[in-house]
Amino acid sequence: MLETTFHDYTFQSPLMNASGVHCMSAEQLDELANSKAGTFVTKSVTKKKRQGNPEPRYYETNLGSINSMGLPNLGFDYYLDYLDKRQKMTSTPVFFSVASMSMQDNIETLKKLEDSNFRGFTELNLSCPNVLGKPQVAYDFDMTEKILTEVFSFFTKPLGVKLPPYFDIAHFDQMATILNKFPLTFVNSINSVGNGLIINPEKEQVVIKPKEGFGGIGGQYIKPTALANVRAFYVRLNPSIQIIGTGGITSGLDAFEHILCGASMLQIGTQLYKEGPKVFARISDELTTIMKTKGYTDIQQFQGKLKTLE
Ligand SMILES: CC(C)(C)CCc1c(C(=O)O)[nH]c(=O)[nH]c1=O
Repeated sequence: MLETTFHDYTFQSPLMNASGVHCMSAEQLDELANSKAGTFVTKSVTKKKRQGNPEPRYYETNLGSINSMGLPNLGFDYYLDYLDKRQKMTSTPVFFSVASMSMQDNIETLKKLEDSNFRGFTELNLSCPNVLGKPQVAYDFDMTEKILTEVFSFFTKPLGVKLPPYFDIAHFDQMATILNKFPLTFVNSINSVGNGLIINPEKEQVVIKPKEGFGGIGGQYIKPTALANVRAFYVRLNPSIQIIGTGGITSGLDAFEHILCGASMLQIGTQLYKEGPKVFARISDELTTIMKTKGYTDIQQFQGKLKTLE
């Protein structure tokens, strides 16, 4: 019912976590593996372990969340060891997220991953900071093309990119033109909506410590932006590049909408943070019920089939 084919593998469910949520430690990753999620992605890893930003660095409201974590993670080797052990036990491919505070570090990490016996999917987080004063890599089209050219000069394993939201049709066009030049396995759209601000009006104060309270927004706040980005890339990219839909998925209905826009896999962040891994069973059941009500027996029957008003 919920099977979804992604590259050369068929997952039993399209649902998985969004990088950064419930995926820092082996214990958390084990909980994801033992949940109803189809697979999981690690927290974006950097060469060495990082503490991340001072707390509070995550805050949630009933409509979503704000975060400025600062890439806390246990370092590349920790996750590679963990996945090495897992690969000996199960054949379900998982996702290894790579980010860094510099693109050079990313290249080094990807070279180590290429030379390792990791057999899953690699998600390159392009929301990384660029040189100071310039926008993040994914908002710098020349830098994006330069990085992907270098990556694909040596990386042969299945790789996709995690993108921030775009808000201009010309940017969808420019980014899709660049992405279509590369043998990408997938594009994951979207990362949190950058540099939002949530305020506590009683205290007349921001709610997170880093960046004077500015942070990435997730949850219900961002679903319309997420759906637009999933749709925009689905209609523009080569069909060989599949779309992972991320952003604002709190229910089976939200999941259905992302698939209608063209998503093959679905990542859940804020709602997983709020509800824990049981969220995957709930959303799977809700999505299954919706499909049955509409007479669908599998996802491919409605995937990408969003209608416009003629
Ligand atoms: C924002 C970066 C720290 C450069 C990357 C890691 C990241 C973070 C984070 O670790 O703060 N939070 C997000 O919502 N998305 C991200 O991609």
